[in-house]
Amino acid sequence: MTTMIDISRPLQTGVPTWPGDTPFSYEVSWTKEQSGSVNVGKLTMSIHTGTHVDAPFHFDNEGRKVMDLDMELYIGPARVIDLSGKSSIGAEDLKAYDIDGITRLLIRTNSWSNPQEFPTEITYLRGDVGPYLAEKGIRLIGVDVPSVDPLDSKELSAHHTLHANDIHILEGINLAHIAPGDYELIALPLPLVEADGSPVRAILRSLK
Ligand SMILES: Nc1ccccc1C(=O)C[C@H](N)C(=O)O
Ligand SMILES: [Zn+2]
Ligand SMILES: [Zn+2]
Repeated sequence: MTTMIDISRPLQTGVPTWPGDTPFSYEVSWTKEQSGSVNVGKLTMSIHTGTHVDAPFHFDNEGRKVMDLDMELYIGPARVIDLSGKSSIGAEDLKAYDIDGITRLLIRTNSWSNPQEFPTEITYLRGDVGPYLAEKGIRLIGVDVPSVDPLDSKELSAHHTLHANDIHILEGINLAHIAPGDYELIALPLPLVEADGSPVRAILRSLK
């Protein structure tokens, strides 16, 4: 039997959001009493809240929208590696890990220590990761922080180098309870035709 492990961050009132961005809100906008039959919910949120994927349109006006992304990359074998305790991660840091023959790589940085608050500093990826990961055949990268770049970055070098190397970005996964190793990842974006990204329900399944 395969075990399913949730690596999504719960979406609820007060969930940390990017400073200045739209706060998360869920409300029943039409109650069962009002409609006579059902409770109907209304959701307001920034797409970059909790566990989500970025579409290239997020940082490139000409980039693809979420509907145009390669859906098969969000389902399949993935390797979790632990790189806790680093302020940033570049090709040099990744050389210590066996990531050959892997399409999906999830990096545990453990640098978002209080999930109740938006972090002030995170482990970020350096600009040389794009070509290095592409050379290894990686097509999707997942991180346990709100961004692959430093929080105050305007150039977004990691986003751009990943995109330039055709590597899809999954952000804000929760890997605190995950042991490094191989799993099956499922983290499907919603079919949002115009969007710059999408929240996802991300899970890992053990391969045994
Ligand atoms: N929501 C924001 C508001 C302002 C400035 C950046 C963001 C981001 O979301 C950037 C981050 N790299 C992200 O993809 O989640
Ligand atoms: Zn994002
Ligand atoms: Zn991002």
